[in-house]
Amino acid sequence: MTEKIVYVHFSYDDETPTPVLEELSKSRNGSVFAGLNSAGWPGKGETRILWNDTFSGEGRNILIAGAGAKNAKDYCEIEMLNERRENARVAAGAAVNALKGLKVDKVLMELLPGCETAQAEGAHLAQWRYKETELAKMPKLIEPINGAHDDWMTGVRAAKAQNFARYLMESPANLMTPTIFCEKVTERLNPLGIKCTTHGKDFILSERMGAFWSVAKGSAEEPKLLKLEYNGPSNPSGKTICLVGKGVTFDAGGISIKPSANMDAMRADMGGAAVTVSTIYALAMAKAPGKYVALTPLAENLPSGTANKPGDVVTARNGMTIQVDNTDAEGRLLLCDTLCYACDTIKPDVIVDSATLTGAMCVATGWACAGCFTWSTDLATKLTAAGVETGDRIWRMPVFNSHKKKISPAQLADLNNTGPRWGGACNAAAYLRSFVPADGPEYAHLDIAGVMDTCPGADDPSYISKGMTGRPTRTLAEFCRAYSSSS
Ligand SMILES: N[C@@H](CS)C(=O)NCC(=O)O
Ligand SMILES: [Mg+2]
Ligand SMILES: [Zn+2]
Ligand SMILES: [Zn+2]
Repeated sequence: MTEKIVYVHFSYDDETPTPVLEELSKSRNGSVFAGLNSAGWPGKGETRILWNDTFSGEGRNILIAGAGAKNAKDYCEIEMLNERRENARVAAGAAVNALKGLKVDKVLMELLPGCETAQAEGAHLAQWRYKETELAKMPKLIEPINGAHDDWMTGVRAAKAQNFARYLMESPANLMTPTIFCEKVTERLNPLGIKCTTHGKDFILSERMGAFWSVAKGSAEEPKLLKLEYNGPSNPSGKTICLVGKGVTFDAGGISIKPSANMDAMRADMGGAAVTVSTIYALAMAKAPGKYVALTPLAENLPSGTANKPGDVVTARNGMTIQVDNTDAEGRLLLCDTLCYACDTIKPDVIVDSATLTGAMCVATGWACAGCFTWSTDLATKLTAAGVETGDRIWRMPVFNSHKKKISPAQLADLNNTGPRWGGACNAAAYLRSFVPADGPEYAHLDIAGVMDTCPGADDPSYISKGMTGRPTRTLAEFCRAYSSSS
């Protein structure tokens, strides 16, 4: 059985070919353009396939994907991203998706100069599917048309890391419990030399993580605290970066139970943990510089006889008391203890947490970007810049003292775990900020609730198929790489 190969090339909105496509068509007596002219040249993200384009007997399957404007910018001010590279992700992803179900063994893709990494990301993010039966319908292999390319492999690794996060998030909560999460992550990361340590209930209690435990005790599933340590081959910055990720493997809301509609999506309420471990995975695969510690508190948030009750008061590791008025604001209870633990025991220079924290963040920016809450303009600038590069954007949000006042002091305790609906994401960020000393590490909180899953009925972005996204893994990895590379 001969291998079914498809050659992927690109054209632009002005119906002009890339130089490689131009050469190809000339070498085939113009047959390609003849095909395109009759089919119509593809717009951005569209594709045209010329099956068995025959010339001098040698039939070739040729797919042409639209790469948007030929003069796309390296920085589009409106979209706040590298448009040329994002167009390349979209076009490469569209080419792969167009071949679903066509039993293609190999895709050989023309590389667009300066966009090789982006093309590999778009193609391999588009290729991934959670279900084996769906994955089997996708092209088996996607490679550069002229052989190996370093920047292409950079994109392949980045997509592989994000796809691992997608796998962790998409998995049903009964098959991705705190225990299983630790097992799967250790199995995948340990072979890369990443030190993986799993702590259980006894550790959580002995470390006085009373807020974390107050959530976890409502479930029969044992909570875990997973710690990852990765040291790159060098560390020009001399800094230690600690990444923290919210790992609620199922969030039913607890006694303050969520509405039943779409509650299944809360299997991905460990998206912060997934993105965090996948960022370490990406850095290790790339042998990136830097010194990193990652911490992911993992638990289920369920209603039960042992669950938090609205109004309960719990004590965090640093002695602060918290009135749990809303048991569905549980992520901040896991995170506050973990932030204290990081500051006390790791003493990092920088902490970045990722959490599917609030519905208010989803309302604020939708699926477009993650929200960054920080007092450090330098961190905000670097995180935003990373999003411009990867196309998975981050937008700075306010976390002012006025937000802190909305949740502190509480009637019965130092802090309330919830405040008014208005500014909910900012109030949550102000809560977390209270657990990182002002003179301590530079700290940024990323609320990724809005980018946890794909937008129903839309392809935004088009190279990620319906389901959990693993966003913003590539951005967090790019931030870490850039931060640690500069002295
Ligand atoms: N799991 C998060 C995002 S859905 C959550 O339950 N947040 C509580 C809230 O009030 O937004
Ligand atoms: Mg899960
Ligand atoms: Zn919740
Ligand atoms: Zn939650």
